[in-house]
Amino acid sequence: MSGLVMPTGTRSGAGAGSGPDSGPGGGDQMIVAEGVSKAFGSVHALDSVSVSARRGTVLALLGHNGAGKTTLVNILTTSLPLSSGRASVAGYDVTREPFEIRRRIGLTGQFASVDTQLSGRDNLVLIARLLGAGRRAARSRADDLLELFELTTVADRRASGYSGGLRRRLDLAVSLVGGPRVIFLDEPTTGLDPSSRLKLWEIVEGLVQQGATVLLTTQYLEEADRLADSITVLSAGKVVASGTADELKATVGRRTVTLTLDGADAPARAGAALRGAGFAPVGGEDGTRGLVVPIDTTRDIANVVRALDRAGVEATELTFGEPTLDDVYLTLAEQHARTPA
Ligand SMILES: Nc1ncnc2c1ncn2[C@@H]1O[C@H](COP(=O)(O)OP(=O)(O)OP(=O)(O)O)[C@@H](O)[C@H]1O
Repeated sequence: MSGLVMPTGTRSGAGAGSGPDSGPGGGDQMIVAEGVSKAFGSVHALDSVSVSARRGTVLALLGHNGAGKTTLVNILTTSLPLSSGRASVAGYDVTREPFEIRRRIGLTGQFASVDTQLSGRDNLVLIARLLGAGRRAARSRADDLLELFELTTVADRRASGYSGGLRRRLDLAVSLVGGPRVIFLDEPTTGLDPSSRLKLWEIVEGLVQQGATVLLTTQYLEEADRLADSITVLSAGKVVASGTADELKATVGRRTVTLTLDGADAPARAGAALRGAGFAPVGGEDGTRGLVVPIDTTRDIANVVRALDRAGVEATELTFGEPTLDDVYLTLAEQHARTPA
């Protein structure tokens, strides 16, 4: 969605426009958690978790069910007290200044918060009125958001008749009525079809271009890869990795060259030649004609080709593969499962 414009606050002195937007000494950090722990009885939902996000960036929290993502979102959005550690949003402390935070954030949870008995338009007008906008200003705000989220054609239909994708869009629009600078999206695209997911990603990208800071929780690696400036991987309440998508891939995943070979004895000859050149090719057993060669740098591609050439083996196909976040995730999950608590 191009040309997406961040709505401004509905109340004078409230919403995104006022306040420090970053804490004393907080610089550009809009979201900070330092050593945050949360226990529910004997369940340690979060164990000394630290994350941060600068203004105008997207931080993705990645993790399986039960990893602690929603708990951290609930603490940062002040609906749940932390057990220990400290956290701030837009420069305000979650424990001491929850009301300042609530005026400055938007939250879209896993369960849509729209009133399905009302139309999309009436949902938006209602929230704007609750935030203090006059009747005309509320209608105008609703119109703007309906247009921005491409909901105009369904605006006067009851939300109960909306598809999942439309409802998520309305939910996000509702959370933006007050013009928040920090937006929390808890698994925003879970259960959506690919085109609805893409549409939502475009909306988020538009918001960030306008200066919003977004914390996104997701189980989809592709989503984190596409949207996030930095990614924190949570597993069983602990941070198991953090960095940019590229950094995470470089830490864990390996690049590969995949070869399809011509001739019955080619895999064995190629395998021997590659091992002689210091590589550790995988495959080629049981008569299969494909070999996967892990490599470290793109320069190694030439070394693989030279080794094949020396062995007189021809590859009918050669493809280069970068590690994906899936590789990272699987490796981390494996490592974590092996590490005793
Ligand atoms: N109110 C609660 N009472 C007791 N245990 C809870 C409560 N809320 C969360 N938990 C537990 O804390 C852990 C983390 O849950 P959380 O919902 O934060 O995970 P999540 O990563 O968001 O998972 P999901 O993707 O399923 O929402 C889980 O073991 C969960 O059962």
